[in-house]
Amino acid sequence: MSARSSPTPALDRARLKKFTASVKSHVPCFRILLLGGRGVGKTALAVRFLTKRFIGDYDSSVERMYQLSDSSSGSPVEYMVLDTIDHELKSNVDLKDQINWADAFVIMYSVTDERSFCEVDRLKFLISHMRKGKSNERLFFPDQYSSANNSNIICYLVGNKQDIYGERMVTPEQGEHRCRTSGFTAFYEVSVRESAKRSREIFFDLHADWLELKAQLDRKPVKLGRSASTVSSRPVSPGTLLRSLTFKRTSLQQDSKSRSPSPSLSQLAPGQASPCKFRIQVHQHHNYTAGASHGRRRRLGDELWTALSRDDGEPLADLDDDDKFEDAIVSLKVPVLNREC
Ligand SMILES: Nc1nc2c(ncn2[C@@H]2O[C@H](COP(=O)(O)OP(=O)(O)OP(=O)(O)O)[C@@H](O)[C@H]2O)c(=O)[nH]1
Repeated sequence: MSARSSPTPALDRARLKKFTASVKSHVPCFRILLLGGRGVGKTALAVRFLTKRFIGDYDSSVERMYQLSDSSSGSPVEYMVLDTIDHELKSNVDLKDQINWADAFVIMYSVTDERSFCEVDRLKFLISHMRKGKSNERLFFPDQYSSANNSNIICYLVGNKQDIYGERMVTPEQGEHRCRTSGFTAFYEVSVRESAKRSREIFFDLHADWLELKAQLDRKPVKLGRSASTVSSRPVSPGTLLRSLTFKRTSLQQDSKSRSPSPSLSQLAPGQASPCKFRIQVHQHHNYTAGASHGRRRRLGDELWTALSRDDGEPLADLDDDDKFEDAIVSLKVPVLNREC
């Protein structure tokens, strides 16, 4: 892994192009734009990602491009993280160029600063607005990756300063709610000061989400993760995902060696109720789990949970153990009621 950072007073279109051109052409480049109110911890997050360290005091008068070469996911990628200054201090043209430059976005707020939380919606709106239908204005990326709608924008909402207990003004529930209602891709609450791992996970997850989106748009197979094999890149809805899972019928008394052959979901008759427990395994080769971090596996769990709920909201599955999502293989025990589940 190699890292470097370059300060510059204003990263306008020309400078962005120069930076992008400086990356070796054979290394895929992943461009992230960090946005958020003043003092929320943008620089701290970028520095954490780059150096794993938390310094404490950062120069907020310059925009800085952070670059990190990483191969931990199996193939090399050059992360370019643009840490912006307060967007009210710069021209709309510069902001628009930066938004069009980026592949993915992180909008930050501080849980101790309600104003920064209010700012989040405005920034999200700006991104959606400036990217919408403007494919020919993308600076460095082919048109098909332009954002015709929110689902084509990878944008994380990140609440920071979780460690400051006494001064909290925004709850995690408010953050989650904002994530859902404002069309963010994911929500994280972190303390950049306390956890390098959680802070860095944001960037790796962002990249994995970006690869997934790119693969969906390309309709080409994509290789993901250290141990991943080539996977289908078609958009995977929770329902499709569920149907593609391998069901392993397990009796709780049986040990793993004496398990009966795995029936697929389609082998069950419609409406057939089964009192058996089924263990669903989402194998490593599935793009949802390949190299996935805790945050992504949790989201997979949420999606599965939704898919496993009936229309009337009654769950079909009992989540066996929430901690299972820590594992590389996600496991749920499900009583299969019919093939529609
Ligand atoms: N307690 C605590 N302080 C933090 C955390 N992250 C950042 N800070 C502090 O918050 C202050 C602002 O952090 P910066 O990283 O400069 O924030 P910024 O968003 O880049 O600020 P501007 O560039 O001015 O917009 C610094 O004093 C950091 O030490 C955190 O997780 N917990």
